[in-house]
Amino acid sequence: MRLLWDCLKPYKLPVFALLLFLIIQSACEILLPTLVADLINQGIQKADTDFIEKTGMNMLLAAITAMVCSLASGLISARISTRISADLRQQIFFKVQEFSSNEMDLFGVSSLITRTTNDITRIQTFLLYLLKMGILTPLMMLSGIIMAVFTSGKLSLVLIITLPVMSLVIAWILASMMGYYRSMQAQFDLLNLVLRENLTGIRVIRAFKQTRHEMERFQGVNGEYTRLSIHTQQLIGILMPAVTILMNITTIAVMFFGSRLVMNATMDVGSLVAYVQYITQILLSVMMTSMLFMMYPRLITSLTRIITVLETRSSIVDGSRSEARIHTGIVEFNHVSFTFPQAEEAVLKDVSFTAYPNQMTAIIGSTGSGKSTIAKLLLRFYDVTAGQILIDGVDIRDYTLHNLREKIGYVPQQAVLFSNTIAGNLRFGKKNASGEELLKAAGIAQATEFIQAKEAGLDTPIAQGGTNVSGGQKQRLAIARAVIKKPAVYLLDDSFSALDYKTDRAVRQALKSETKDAALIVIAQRISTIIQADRIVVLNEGEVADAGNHEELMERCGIYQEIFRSQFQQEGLL
Ligand SMILES: Nc1ncnc2c1ncn2[C@@H]1O[C@H](COP(=O)(O)OP(=O)(O)OP(=O)(O)O)[C@@H](O)[C@H]1O
Repeated sequence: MRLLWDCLKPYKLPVFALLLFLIIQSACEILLPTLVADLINQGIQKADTDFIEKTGMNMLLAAITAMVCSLASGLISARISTRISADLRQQIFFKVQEFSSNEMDLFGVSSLITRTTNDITRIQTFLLYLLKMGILTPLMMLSGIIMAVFTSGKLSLVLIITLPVMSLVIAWILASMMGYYRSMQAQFDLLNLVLRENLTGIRVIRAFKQTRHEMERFQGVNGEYTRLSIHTQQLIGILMPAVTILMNITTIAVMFFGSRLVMNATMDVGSLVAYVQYITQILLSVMMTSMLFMMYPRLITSLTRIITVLETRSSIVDGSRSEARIHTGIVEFNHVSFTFPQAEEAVLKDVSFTAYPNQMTAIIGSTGSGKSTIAKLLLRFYDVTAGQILIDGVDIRDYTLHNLREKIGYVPQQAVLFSNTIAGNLRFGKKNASGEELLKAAGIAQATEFIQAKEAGLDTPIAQGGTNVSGGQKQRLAIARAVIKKPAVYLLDDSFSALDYKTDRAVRQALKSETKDAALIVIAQRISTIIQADRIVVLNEGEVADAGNHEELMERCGIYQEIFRSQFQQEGLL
């Protein structure tokens, strides 16, 4: 609840105005039964038409004032709750930007999406209700009790029995709902995950004829979510009739005892009518408050999920060093070991190598040997478990993350493009790059031809997920995006895999002349891609098996020879 309180702090003035409107509204509404009593006792029973007219006008005035205040408070509460939910969405979004891959793995993309959308909407709905009913109903209840006791102390004894019984029933039902809500939210994450996987992987699912299996998987998750929802709905279903029955019993009891008091002439008819209205207001307030409590368990679940994200600190601590000048880009892995947070075994063990500027350093190894992990560590998506990585002799943990990543031109294993134009995607590398710079970078990545073949050229839109360009085109655009940065270190993670051999060679040659002042680190599966590298680091099960140029490795490294032979025999290359 502290989070909500903190969120409300910037809205002190609107909250104050809201409070004022609600106080006036509740005062007007509580005034109405008193006016009704006067109308009956002094107007109708004494046949005083002047009094009836005057009181009628007062009642109309009170009703209109209450309505205006209700409208104003509704407007203010809607604005505050909407703004707060936008603030929270922004906080979560900004927080996630700070997360390392470790925290991303921990929460999962689906859960982060649900938290930013579903959970925040739930908080918004609660706030909307809280700001209006949460303030109004206690005011109505309190003033109703005061007026009821003031009108008839004896009749109010009925409330001493009814109110605690009602509170107990509500508390019991809400306590039972809490557990269900928690499970429902976790199940909703799962539902989101299955849906996401299905929508993004629909082609693979169809190609492998797994549609039926996926349908069954979805039905399973959806069924469990439905089961939990039905349970909570059943509890909600019990709550309302229970409260209504208690309300009706109370009204009957008041009428029963009240009519006796009227018959004994210890109470007048007008007061009894007013009393019934007070009781109705009190019990309605209890019911409204119970609605608030009904939303409370879900709110707590959602708030906890939001707070967990906001309070999670990134395991990557930002450094303080920021170097403005272009660096030489000497990259040194110094006895680096790394174990993924949830894993038991180290993925990299005592890895040491140096990549120099104006040289191509290649990393090769079988699948799963830890090649991409080297890239992730250099970019500080994760931090090393032991040893250190240096750029220009400085531990990368000492640089600010911004400065470190600015130095590196990264081309990921799976090229990711954004829904923007080709130019917009390339400018991810350099915000204010000119058209000429874009075309030059595209030229190095051998992307000019296909860009120019498009009618809109650089302004061609890229669809969501880059679905309107081929795998090879995507890779070339990703390379151009890195080239345009003119980084001190080029880091290409299996970035030629979708290119044909001719394009692969042309990109490598163009890159060689472009990367004169920079270190070029190429992670590859194909020997043909890295055969001309100045230094090839051979990884085997997370360890450096050997390092040297192609000829040296062919002479002395069994693993390299094995890779060479397998590719040569299979593909008839080289
Ligand atoms: N987030 C993660 N959590 C736990 N283990 C992981 C994670 N990511 C990768 N691994 C494991 O780390 C090992 C090395 O993975 P890495 O991606 O570096 O291999 P790779 O050599 O690049 O493989 P490939 O050539 O197939 O891309 C693998 O065994 C993989 O299962």
